[in-house]
Amino acid sequence: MLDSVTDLRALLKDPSLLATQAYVAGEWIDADDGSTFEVTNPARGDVICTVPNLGRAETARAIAAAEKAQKEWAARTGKERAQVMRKWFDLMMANQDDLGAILTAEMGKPLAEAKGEIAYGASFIEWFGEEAKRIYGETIPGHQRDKRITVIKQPIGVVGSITPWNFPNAMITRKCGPAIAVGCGFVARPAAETPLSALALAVLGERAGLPKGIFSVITSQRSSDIGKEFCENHAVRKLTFTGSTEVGRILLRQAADQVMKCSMELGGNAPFIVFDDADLDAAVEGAMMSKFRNNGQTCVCANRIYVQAGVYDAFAAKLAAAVNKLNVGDGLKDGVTTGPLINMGAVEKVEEHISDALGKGAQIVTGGKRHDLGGTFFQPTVVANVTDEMLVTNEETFGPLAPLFKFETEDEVIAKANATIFGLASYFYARDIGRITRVQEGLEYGIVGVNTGIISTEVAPFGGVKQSGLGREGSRHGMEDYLEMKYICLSI
Ligand SMILES: NC(=O)C1=CN([C@@H]2O[C@H](COP(=O)(O)OP(=O)(O)OC[C@H]3O[C@@H](n4cnc5c(N)ncnc54)[C@H](OP(=O)(O)O)[C@@H]3O)[C@@H](O)[C@H]2O)C=CC1
Ligand SMILES: O=C(O)[C@H](O)CS(=O)(=O)O
Repeated sequence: MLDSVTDLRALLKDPSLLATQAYVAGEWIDADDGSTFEVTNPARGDVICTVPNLGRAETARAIAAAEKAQKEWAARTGKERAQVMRKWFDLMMANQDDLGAILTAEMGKPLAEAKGEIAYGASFIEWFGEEAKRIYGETIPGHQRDKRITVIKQPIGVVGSITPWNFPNAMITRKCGPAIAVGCGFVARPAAETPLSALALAVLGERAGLPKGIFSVITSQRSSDIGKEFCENHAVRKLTFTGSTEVGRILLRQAADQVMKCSMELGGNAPFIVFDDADLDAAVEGAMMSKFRNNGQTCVCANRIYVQAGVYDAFAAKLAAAVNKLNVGDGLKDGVTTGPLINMGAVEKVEEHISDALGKGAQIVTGGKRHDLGGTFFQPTVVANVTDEMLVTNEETFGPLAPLFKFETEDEVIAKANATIFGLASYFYARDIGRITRVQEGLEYGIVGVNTGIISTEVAPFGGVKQSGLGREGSRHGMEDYLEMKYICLSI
């Protein structure tokens, strides 16, 4: 077995960024019971390192420290908090290469994508640090001559955060950015597959001057226990979650006992629609970006590709040609565009969707099998003649499978695109302005990409409707989820 801790540390300019202890109340700790769990490299299948396997007691200490530290942190001016967050942003960008290497090692995405995620993740720290200075209230004309009405906004308090493995840096900063900017205390529990990126964030947050307790990282395989501590501990005022709709439901049920405020960024089932008046080359480029980014492991990946009959064959041929240029391999190797899937369960889900489709009449255009590299590597795949009866129509594949559906009319495809419990991202390519207007208004999604396959940015409100979530992350709207509004009625 490769000693990939040494390998990985040898890659880093600053090996101290590869932390292997949990970060609680400003201290680097082991689990109370001394237990640990392995962090593996999905490209190599070997163990990078072990980290502590914390439980509810350690989580409760992190929450108590956050509650204590939050009061002084909130009493600082927005500018003072902004200055610390700016240092955190600057340190993330100065260490982008190392943070990218750590992210690729634990999650698998190619290094270029990992470095891109670091810049994307850092942008939330930068953006919300700036917004810290703009937490405005309002005055309202009194309803009686002797009444003066003001509205102020105050930090909600202690925030519990649970995030997935597919964006192990940016999904945390998209939450801790606004929370810490407004003056909250933040306890992060990253996915067990990818704790190292979160720990590296803590190393840099400590260097930037975040007060002890404001940002803690709970490394643990006991995800259910940590979630229950967040939901049952009366000091926690807010739960923010990114992950599957299935787990989101569990957490919402648990949070209901305290009527806890929740932000939920859940599953997707994105339609990607190509009309016959589309720029086909642009549509292929957009489909490649939307479908194969992070090897299809994002909640906003195109999950169903609808192509109007008149351009179906041409689009399918062009897409297959582009897919065949993808370079599958270890993300730490130069030139690799497509890494491994996160685990064997992900491989089996892609295989299930492909075999189900083929069994119901679909055809392979390219790919369709596990990659010769073995492990969790999979051939980027295009399948044609996909119909509504197939699993991929209603389930998120979360892998490198591009299923092509044929449609005839605008009304038909909008109805099909909306026929799902999900409503996160959607995309379409067209050039007629009347069609663009009708379709962008007709799609029941929180996000619509028009003639683009990439919609992710810190300046826009990211989030879903229906069972894709509650609330928005990013943009000035992202602050509201971490603020409480207070109405003050003064009688003079
Ligand atoms: N809307 C969005 O922005 C995003 C949505 N997703 C969705 O998430 C799914 C893929 O990510 P995946 O990680 O598999 O999703 P999961 O929902 O399985 O896991 C997400 C996080 O929740 C934790 N978790 C799992 N069960 C519980 C529980 N009972 N209580 C508390 N925490 C729990 C996991 O921990 P552990 O795994 O360590 O047990 C992980 O940290 C897809 O459906 C995808 O669409 C993913 C990313 C972004
Ligand atoms: O986890 C995800 O899939 C992200 O939310 C997608 S994005 O914000 O990076 O586009």
